[in-house]
Amino acid sequence: MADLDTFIARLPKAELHLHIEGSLEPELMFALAQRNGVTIPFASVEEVRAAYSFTRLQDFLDIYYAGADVLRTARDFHDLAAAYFDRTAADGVVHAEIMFDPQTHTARGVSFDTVMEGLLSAVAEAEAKHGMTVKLILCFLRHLSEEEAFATLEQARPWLDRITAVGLDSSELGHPPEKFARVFADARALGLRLVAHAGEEGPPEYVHQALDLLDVDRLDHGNRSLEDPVLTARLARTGMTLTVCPLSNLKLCVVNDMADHPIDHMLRQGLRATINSDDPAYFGGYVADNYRAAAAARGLDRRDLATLARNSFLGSFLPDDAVAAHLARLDAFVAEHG
Ligand SMILES: Nc1ncnc2[nH]cnc12
Ligand SMILES: [Zn+2]
Repeated sequence: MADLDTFIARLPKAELHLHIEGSLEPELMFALAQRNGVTIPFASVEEVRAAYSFTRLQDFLDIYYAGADVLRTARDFHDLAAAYFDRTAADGVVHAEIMFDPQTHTARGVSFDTVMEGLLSAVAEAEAKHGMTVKLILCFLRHLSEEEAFATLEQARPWLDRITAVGLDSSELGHPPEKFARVFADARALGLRLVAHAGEEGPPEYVHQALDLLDVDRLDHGNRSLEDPVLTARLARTGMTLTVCPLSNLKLCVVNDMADHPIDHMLRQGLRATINSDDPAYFGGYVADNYRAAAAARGLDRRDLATLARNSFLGSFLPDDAVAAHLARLDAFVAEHG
């Protein structure tokens, strides 16, 4: 396999940082708006894409929450997730751990159960059609209150056997992890795994809090950890997985240029970094596009790319035997094509 693009597309990998609402392509946004009789503030698909120019996280979040308004029925959530699974299977994704934001929907009168029914029917279909495995991560919106997060965890109770983890997303600055320490402790007591966005825009102190006060199993983004050498050494020593999202980082100005992206430094410092797409419909690419962009800008070779894929399985919430089976298949792929 001479061609690096094909190597990347076929490299078996897991995606660990994907917001399903962020996979809403403008074409589907228009189709769902029409199906549900919802008015959206855009006249055309081109106009939607032209609006995707952000200077910081909040610019994006405003548009992302507005776009999610077209999602009303279980069928809508099914169609959204099915489109993502089809697209990502073509990128070599054999396991996906996808996040969803129930509060974005319950605030509009769409029930928690509607969201779950739609997502789970698409998961069952993808597992049968693509042979992939999928886990769900319920994210709390950090700009909302602790009380609202507790209420959301309560709504999740009937579905806990289908939810693997809770996460923390939305506007990071001004909403430190400590705000959710008690709800995360309750989630842990319910048997859920824990992840949190930290160090995307927020300072290294927020990463410390995610580790010390939330006791997360995995860090989403984590880029700004690199500003703190002691923290970086701790993340490396403890084998903490970082779900890094290069195209997102570029679009949201976490880095000014892909040439400045720290993905290779992360690997060289022994961090268990992974590559993910975050919100692919908004940031210009799915997971393989993210591998390609990082490889081109930072000179990653096949070994580095295989390490990133390896880290994606090691950092997943799959049981040990399933991780071992994925690593064996990855090793066989690299032995043949590396
Ligand atoms: N990159 C991101 N950071 C915080 N919240 C998000 N919600 C969706 N994408 C997000
Ligand atoms: Zn994210």
